Amino acid sequence: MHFLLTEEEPRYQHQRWVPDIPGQRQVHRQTVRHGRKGQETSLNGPLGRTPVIPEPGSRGSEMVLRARPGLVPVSARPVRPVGFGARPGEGFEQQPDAPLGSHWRHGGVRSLMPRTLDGQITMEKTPSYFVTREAPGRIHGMSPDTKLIVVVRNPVTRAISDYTQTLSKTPGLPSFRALAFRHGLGPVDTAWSAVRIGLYAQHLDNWLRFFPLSRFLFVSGERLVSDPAGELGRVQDFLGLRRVVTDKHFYFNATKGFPCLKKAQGSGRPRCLGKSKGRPHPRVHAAVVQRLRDFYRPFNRKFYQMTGQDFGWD
Ligand SMILES: Nc1ncnc2c1ncn2[C@@H]1O[C@H](COP(=O)(O)OS(=O)(=O)O)[C@@H](OP(=O)(O)O)[C@H]1O
Repeated sequence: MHFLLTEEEPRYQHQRWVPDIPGQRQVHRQTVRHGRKGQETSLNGPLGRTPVIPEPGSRGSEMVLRARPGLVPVSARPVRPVGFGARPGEGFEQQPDAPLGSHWRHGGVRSLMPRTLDGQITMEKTPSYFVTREAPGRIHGMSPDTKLIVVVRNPVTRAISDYTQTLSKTPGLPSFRALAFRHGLGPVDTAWSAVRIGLYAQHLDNWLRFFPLSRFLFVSGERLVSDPAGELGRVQDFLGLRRVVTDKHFYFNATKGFPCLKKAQGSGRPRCLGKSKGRPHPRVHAAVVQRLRDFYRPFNRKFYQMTGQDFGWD
């Protein structure tokens, strides 16, 4: 699942910009939509609109968004804005009283956003925001106009994907089954983050205390793979962008088993996500999968009701 946050009319003051990368400015000029062509925002001037993505499962959407001119991923910067989701604990999820949290007290997180031209969109995606209790209030405090994009996939597949990622970094990790259940095949262990993150309805509840549903777009992680152009069409509409990215931009890479970009923005070369994205999952016993499916069903249904979308996981 991913999460993307967009600011429509930022009212930033006292900006502290990060430097441009060579060649970036030309890209910027091509991508200005609303502002005067080539006009750069001044220190106290308006900023481009700013989206952020939190999620569990975000690279897929990031790649797709990279195809779209006018979106400036924060990670494209040579200096990642410290404190804006650069590393766990540095963004909206950080405790205000933590040593690195001083930017919250001084209203500095907004000053850490990258330099953007008038009318441009800067995106930020940090998986943990969606599941962090404090994040909605803080993001709302920064800008109540923020647009939020959440990419969700079947929580069972998501949990196995999460486990696969941890396993790749932690040899000797206990089995998926041992982590997902207490006492053998006892109750599902909701304290395990791979399980807890998939309780989308609960996390969304927390966000709806601060943002109305109309500020959200929910993207299906499954359709992002089966029909990337279709899902990205919805994203472009949601952001008020002309539909520039279409199915002409993608091809299905049979070796990878996933869609890839025919031409990545900036390089003009085909681009797939890295090796760690879309890699095989370890085999998980069918009974374990079924137990988890049963566990998530009521939460999924609640999520479908809350969002008005049936993601077809059950
Ligand atoms: N086009 C394309 N190519 C490759 N992978 C794709 C694509 N679209 C979506 N996905 C799915 O994205 C999953 C990886 O996302 P992550 O959440 O792990 O990314 S992130 O590290 O949090 O940014 C990754 O999960 P795994 O299959 O478990 O690796 C993919 O299923």
